Amino acid sequence: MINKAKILIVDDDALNRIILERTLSDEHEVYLVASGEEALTFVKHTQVDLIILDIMMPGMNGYDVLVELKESSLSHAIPIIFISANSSHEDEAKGLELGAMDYIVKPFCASIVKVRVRNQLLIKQKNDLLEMLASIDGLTEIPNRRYLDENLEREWRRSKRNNSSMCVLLIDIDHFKRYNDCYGHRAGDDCLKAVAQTLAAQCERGSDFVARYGGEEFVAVLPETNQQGAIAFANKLREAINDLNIEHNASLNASHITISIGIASSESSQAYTEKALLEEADSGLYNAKKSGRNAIELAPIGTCERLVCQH
Ligand SMILES: Nc1nc2c(ncn2[C@@H]2O[C@H](COP(=O)(O)OP(=O)(O)OP(=O)(O)O)[C@@H](O)[C@H]2O)c(=O)[nH]1
Repeated sequence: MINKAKILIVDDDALNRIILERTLSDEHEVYLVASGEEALTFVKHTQVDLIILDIMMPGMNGYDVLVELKESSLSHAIPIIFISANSSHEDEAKGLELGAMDYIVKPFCASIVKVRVRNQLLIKQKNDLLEMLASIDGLTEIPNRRYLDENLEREWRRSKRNNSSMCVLLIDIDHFKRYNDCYGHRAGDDCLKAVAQTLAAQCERGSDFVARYGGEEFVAVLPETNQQGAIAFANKLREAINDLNIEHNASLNASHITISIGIASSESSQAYTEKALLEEADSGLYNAKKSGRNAIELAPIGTCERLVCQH
């Protein structure tokens, strides 16, 4: 059986919420909230397929809610249909320009709302499939460099706007050239896939993700995370790879596959761009390698290099 699509209705008017729910609940799973602020909280913990968003609401208006939704990697791909008593062409154009997929004027006709919702869900299904195919690394089946570039930039902008801390981890398999040389390229590929899948499986929060950066390097992006949280996550990654216990007799630091990790936190960083933050993580990684591998290092702050963990 095909799952019902999840639709979030955001409207401060209780009667509108009830009418829209009645219109859509026979075909879809419908959730109701009465403000933009509630909608932003809701999408952080519940995945929805489409949002019907009122524009004029006390507190945040619909335009501001849309901008915020588009900034987050959790919600940027959710199609949004504005529903508003504003019937001017300027309002409609503004809504569509901001990224809404459709604009319905109140009072609305229930059967037209149904069809418009159905159309947007169909488009989303196809877009999701294309997006998935274009964002997944063929070998490891985790998000690829393209996904990383897009989402790292988005999360960086969001963290600046919300004044929240974010962290990036640059992760590299230790002595992987020696692994390829010892066990062969095909075994190397299998190892890369196992490591990638294990790293990605450690992400419990919906907004965290691990992507393949290139070769045997991976990046973890941790939005709304401080340095301490990132260190804890990095240790979890390192332990998970140690626990995989993939034999690596050619390694110079262990008898199994290990990883080294550099951490950069926007809290303590001098970086003005997300790329600079990643470069800082690279300095941390360099130091982790230098300190013996299977290690985690914070990006150096000035000349101060801080050892966090080494085995
Ligand atoms: N099998 C396989 N190997 C890859 C792939 N991408 C990169 N590599 C190999 O990964 C190795 C990376 O080697 P180096 O950059 O020298 O690093 P390393 O041997 O891991 O040494 P350290 O990083 O200093 O611990 C190279 O031999 C690459 O050929 C891939 O998709 N499959």
